[in-house]
Amino acid sequence: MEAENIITTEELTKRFAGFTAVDAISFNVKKGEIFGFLGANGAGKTTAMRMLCGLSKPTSGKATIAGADVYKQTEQIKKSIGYMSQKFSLYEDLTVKENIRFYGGIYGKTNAFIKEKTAFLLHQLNIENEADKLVASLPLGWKQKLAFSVAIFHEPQIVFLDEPTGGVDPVTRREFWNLIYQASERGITIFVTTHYMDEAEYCNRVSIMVDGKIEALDTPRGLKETYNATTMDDVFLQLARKATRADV
Ligand SMILES: Nc1ncnc2c1ncn2[C@@H]1O[C@H](COP(=O)(O)OP(=O)(O)OP(=O)(O)O)[C@@H](O)[C@H]1O
Repeated sequence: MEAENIITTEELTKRFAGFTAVDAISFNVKKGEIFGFLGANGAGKTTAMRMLCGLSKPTSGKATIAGADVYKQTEQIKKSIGYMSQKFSLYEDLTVKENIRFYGGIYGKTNAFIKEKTAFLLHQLNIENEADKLVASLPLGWKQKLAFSVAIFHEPQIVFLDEPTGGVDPVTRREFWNLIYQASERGITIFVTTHYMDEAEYCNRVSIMVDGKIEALDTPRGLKETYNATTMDDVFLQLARKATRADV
């Protein structure tokens, strides 16, 4: 049996003062998928993702998450999703433990749940010794892993990650992806934007946006076959070259 769709979009569009940032995109993401959302700078990824999270209202079109309308059933949506933005939302002047507790509180979790989950997280991230340190003092890679962990603290059905691994070395990025796989194995659907093509290879399916439209969507292997390419880098370059707008 084919997995059910956890995200559906129909002609989802966002215009800013006459400029169409996201242009009638229609696609589905299956439950449990690791879905890569690629595109050159300015292609419209963040704008599309913000609409999917309910943070930005579309000009037209429709999106559902786990069957709920993103703009009409907002309470249900909040419980179903986690979000980690590029400028992730940890509080630098709070400790690691305080940050975890804060996010647990936002999602209305009980003290017992927060306590147990905090211990699990600190152990999983191997930062037990840093629990009482200010987040500001942590290396970027650790902050990213912590931000991801708090984004899925409430065990959402889906987590949106906007360039979660920017600016860190390949080993740290690989460690981050291990966390992604662990979350995916627990049944959390992953929706991730990245500029790193090795990360695109780790995804089950990848879409590539060009000038606000979804130009291609398939498995990494399928994309390489279609574009007669040996690497995702090559696929990406072939498509990104078509772009007429650039935001660099
Ligand atoms: N609030 C806004 N007002 C006007 N234009 C905007 C706004 N937000 C985004 N844009 C424009 O919409 C286009 C798409 O931007 P978006 O940030 O979604 O791209 P992106 O694919 O996420 O790029 P990047 O990889 O650089 O993050 C860009 O040209 C951007 O300048």
